[in-house]
Amino acid sequence: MAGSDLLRPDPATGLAIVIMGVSGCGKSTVAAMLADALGCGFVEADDYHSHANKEKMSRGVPLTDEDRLPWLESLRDAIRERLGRGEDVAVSCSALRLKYREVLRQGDISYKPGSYETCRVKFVCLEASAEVIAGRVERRAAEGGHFMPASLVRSQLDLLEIDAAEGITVVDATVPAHAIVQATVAQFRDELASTAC
Ligand SMILES: Nc1ncnc2c1ncn2[C@@H]1O[C@H](COP(=O)(O)OP(=O)(O)OP(=O)(O)O)[C@@H](O)[C@H]1O
Ligand SMILES: O=C(O)[C@H](O)[C@@H](O)[C@H](O)[C@H](O)CO
Repeated sequence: MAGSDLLRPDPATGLAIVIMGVSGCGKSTVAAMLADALGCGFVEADDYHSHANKEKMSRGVPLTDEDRLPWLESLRDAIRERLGRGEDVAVSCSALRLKYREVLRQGDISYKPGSYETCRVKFVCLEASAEVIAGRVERRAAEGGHFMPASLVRSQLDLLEIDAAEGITVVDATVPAHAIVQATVAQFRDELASTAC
């Protein structure tokens, strides 16, 4: 093996890239485009919520940590399955708190708590002002296309926490989605199993 190859992580092991942030920041839009660009699977966290969780949110009641745990565990398992096959996967999930992300990081069976850099589950956080987010969620709710009411945006913003030690890339959510995808692919290119880009 050439010296430079020794420095590169094994690309055959796959990478999970979780596009995270509050409701309406653009996670689903960006993660779906990222999956397309990489030619890999897409896990949409909203599809993994129980009926009870969705019903609760649609009544304007924020989920509790207890409500979220089984949901996060099912997402962890979905990530684990794909990484276990050596595939990349793009995930759209709010992942607002460090302890939620720690559940998702366990999708990498080798993950040791706190070893963020070597973990095969990476996070990119989309960030925008409360006004931009509220505008997007209101517009979407008015069009009747989504269960998440604008009244829950405040609770989402209040819960969002990132520990600087995690090294999470925070991206301006108001730039065009394709540019966010391009920058994300460039950031993780050396660690991806995908050769599509
Ligand atoms: N980069 C962007 N620039 C402008 N508008 C965007 C961008 N990304 C997404 N949007 C728009 O913002 C709205 C919310 O996007 P999206 O549904 O992807 O967000 P989300 O974070 O997945 O929301 P939720 O978590 O509530 O499902 C949509 O109407 C979408 O078209
Ligand atoms: O943790 C949460 O409160 C939920 O995941 C929400 O963030 C919604 O799922 C999503 O944002 C709406 O689509």
